[in-house]
Amino acid sequence: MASHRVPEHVPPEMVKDFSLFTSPGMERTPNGDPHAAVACVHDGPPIFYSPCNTRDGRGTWVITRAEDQRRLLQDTETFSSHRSLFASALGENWPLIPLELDPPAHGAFRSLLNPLLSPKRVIELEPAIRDRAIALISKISASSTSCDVMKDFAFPFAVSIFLRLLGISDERLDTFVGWGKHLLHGDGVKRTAAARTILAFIDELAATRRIKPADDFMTFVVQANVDGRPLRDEEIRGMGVLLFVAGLDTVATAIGFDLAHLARNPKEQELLRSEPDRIVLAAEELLRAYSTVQMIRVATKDISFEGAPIRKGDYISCATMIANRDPAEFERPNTIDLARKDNRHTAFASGPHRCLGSHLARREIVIGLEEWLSRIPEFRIKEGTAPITFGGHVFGMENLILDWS
Ligand code: HEM
Repeated sequence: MASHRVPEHVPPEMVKDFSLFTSPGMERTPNGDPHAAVACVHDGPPIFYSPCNTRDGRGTWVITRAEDQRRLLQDTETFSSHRSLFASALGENWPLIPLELDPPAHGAFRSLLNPLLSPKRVIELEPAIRDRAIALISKISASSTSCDVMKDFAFPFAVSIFLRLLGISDERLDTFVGWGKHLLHGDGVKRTAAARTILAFIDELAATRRIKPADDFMTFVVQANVDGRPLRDEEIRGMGVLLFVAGLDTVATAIGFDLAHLARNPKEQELLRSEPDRIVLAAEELLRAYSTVQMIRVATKDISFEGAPIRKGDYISCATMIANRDPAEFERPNTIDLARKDNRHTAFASGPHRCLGSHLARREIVIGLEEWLSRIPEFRIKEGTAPITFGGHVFGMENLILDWS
């Protein structure tokens, strides 16, 4: 539980007062820029110890260089991904699948799921994604010259696509957004309650699909075999819950940060509007500059990494928002250059757990930006309002009121 005590094996000179949860700029901040706030770590060593760097106040080692993060994420024997991120909120210990399985077990499940979110599958989904974007934006533009992008576009857009994958109708969209917010950003009590609700929902959906199959993710999972046997209930839960958590707010948040950037940079906004072919490349730069996910690994043995005495059981943070602003990896990392070439960012991670939904996420972001820019004239942040940003395991934006009157 919450203890900011530095373990005895950590040399005091390796401790740094930095946290993705509590450092300046990481709390809920009007007009905040949590991505700029991480830049300070690049003035320091390649690894340091942060005494309070998880939601429940645990300390982690922090890897600051992109190259070291890549090396560490490949070494799954030494740095395990099993940390019961979700189950721990219930006092339980089962893995999200495939995220919290290490190779070789990881491979069997990953191969099973790959076709469901492959580039080919995403091409098939594209017309539905575009229709959804157009419907939401047309409704906004027909009724107003201002809206809260997060509430009126980014969340309903991303969540409805992912509900479609799971095989759930849009009617309960608001309920799902609420569960996700409590789970990812709520306090302990709300988090546990949301975890229980989501679990009960996934169990019920799996039971329904066993009796009444449909053309959706849950039906696929309850009918699937791995290593020649059907999936166990716990494995079905692990997959259903992961898809729920992974797809719920990552895409919406990316769209929010992207439109906030364009609202503050009218020339870039106009360039992308008049030359939409630039959007694919621009979206990659925005993914780099506004990366949102912190990955955590657990040491399986004592090891020295870049001079740090890591002990078995220690947590290690590989934050994409840190790697993607590393000056050793990117020229002028804090300049957002929408035409940046050779952009080897790791917003979707690297190594075996590289994001399974990255093809879908990329298409959603690009289509969302294309349709927004072609339907909404020059927009800015509405006077007298301020987007509220926050740090944490997944960086986020609470509101974004745009105005084009
Ligand atoms: C902009 C949007 C997204 C970002 C930035 C993102 C980022 C990431 C990152 C950094 C990881 C690695 C986590 C770790 O190793 O600890 C990951 C894994 C994963 N993501 Fe995403 N993600 C996004 C959207 C999605 C979507 C839309 C889906 C599904 C529909 C998805 C499904 C997954 C799954 C299943 C994994 C686990 C893969 C494995 O363990 O093999 N993600 N994502």
